[in-house]
Amino acid sequence: MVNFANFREIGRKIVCVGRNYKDHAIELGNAIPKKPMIFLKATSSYVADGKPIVIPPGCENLHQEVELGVVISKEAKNIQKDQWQDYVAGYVVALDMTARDFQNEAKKEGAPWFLAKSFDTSCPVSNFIEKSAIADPHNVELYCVINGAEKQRSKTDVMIFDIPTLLEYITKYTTLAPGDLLLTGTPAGVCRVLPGDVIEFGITGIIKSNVTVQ
Ligand SMILES: CC(=O)CC(=O)C(=O)O
Ligand SMILES: [Mg+2]
Repeated sequence: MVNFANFREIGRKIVCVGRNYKDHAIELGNAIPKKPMIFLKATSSYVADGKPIVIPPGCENLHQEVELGVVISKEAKNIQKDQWQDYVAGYVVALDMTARDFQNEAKKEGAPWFLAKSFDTSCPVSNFIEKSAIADPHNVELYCVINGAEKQRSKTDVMIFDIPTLLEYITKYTTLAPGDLLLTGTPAGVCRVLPGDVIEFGITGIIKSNVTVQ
């Protein structure tokens, strides 16, 4: 019996979706995607419990991105949309920490986003949320508050690509494994974080978590 509360130790990859909220694509001047835009974070990005986010060397514009995460329950390849629920063990709320200056430089050069997205501590996550605690993951509210000031708040019903569509698309190309995490993209309100900031992130009425920036 797999204990999914330990998904960080079990999973092999963190698959992320970019530009999945129209308002966020617009705030960064990006086109609205016609198909899911996928990238990877290494599992070494997870922040250990009680530890801070460490700004990567040379980064001068680190952003937070609050996102709904889906923890995968079993090996998943070529999932059909109507079977998606069978592959969900539960959920988390996460921060897809992004070195925006590194990302902008990479975009200009047509280079990979790896260092912008996958530096150590770039993925703080909440505790595991049992699947039964979220009746419909497309009908929850994500939020992020920094030093008491609200920065992000959005319902997940405005995601461009819903979870069944994402799982069908991703598993055409790559096999997901138990404990893998799918991050479903961020809504508008990303901003620069600084040393000493306290970031609270959560799903209204379901879970909250916090992390500091060192
Ligand atoms: C522009 C981005 O960093 C894409 C991303 O991660 C997102 O959530 O959107
Ligand atoms: Mg993101």
